[in-house]
Amino acid sequence: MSTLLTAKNISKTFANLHTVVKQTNISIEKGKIYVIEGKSGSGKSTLLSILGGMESPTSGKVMFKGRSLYDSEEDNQAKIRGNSFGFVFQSFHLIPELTVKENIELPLQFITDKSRVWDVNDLTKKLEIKKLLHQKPAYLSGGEQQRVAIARALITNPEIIFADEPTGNLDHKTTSIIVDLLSDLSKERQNALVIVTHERNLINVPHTKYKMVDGQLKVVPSHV
Ligand SMILES: Nc1ncnc2c1ncn2[C@@H]1O[C@H](COP(=O)(O)OP(=O)(O)OP(=O)(O)O)[C@@H](O)[C@H]1O
Repeated sequence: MSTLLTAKNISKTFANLHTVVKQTNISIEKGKIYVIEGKSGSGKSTLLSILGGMESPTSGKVMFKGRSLYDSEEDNQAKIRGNSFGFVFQSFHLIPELTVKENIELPLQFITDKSRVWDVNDLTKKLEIKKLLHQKPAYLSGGEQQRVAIARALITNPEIIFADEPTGNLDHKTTSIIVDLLSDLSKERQNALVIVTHERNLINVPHTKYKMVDGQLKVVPSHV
């Protein structure tokens, strides 16, 4: 067992004094899958942003491989994000002016260790989007755009992939294809995967399940 990231007693209170994440603890282990379910507004995205180095907590600590994520220089934080984290969002966040290949390869400019990266041809073959490499995102279906976003998140072979409602804009069938691809590919490279979703029973492979209830994270016993 190898712990990558630990959050200890993290809370987040916004300027309007609304406490959205309350005294939360979670550990992310190499190669494991975590699903955080919860109603809209329960604080899931805020928690994911804190774990992913994008939003500092009001109190508590986030440690990545023994180093504090938020006490380090902004530069180091960006380096950790670029080298070790990958992100998938509900609305894909692809750049319309760039081709599929250029979108996928964007994160490569932010990494210092290029020895671990996926080969773009190999990765896009696995995701069945290789024939789309020279297209612009606007010509792709929602499911295809999300495969491109997954390729962009995986290309650096990050140690942790954070996915915020990755299937929120997709139909039921496409959702299960996308979730299977995400979990199969992370398993292949032993990446940890943290998925936030409002959908119940999103995933059929072994995982640790949490439920976010009004800013508090509760473990849900899972038999999958
Ligand atoms: N920057 C901010 N300033 C003030 N309040 C915020 C800010 N960001 C989020 N919130 C509030 O925090 C609460 C939790 O938001 P969050 O997006 O984390 O929930 P969520 O569970 O991910 O919801 P959804 O599933 O709808 O995305 C909401 O009430 C939201 O309005």
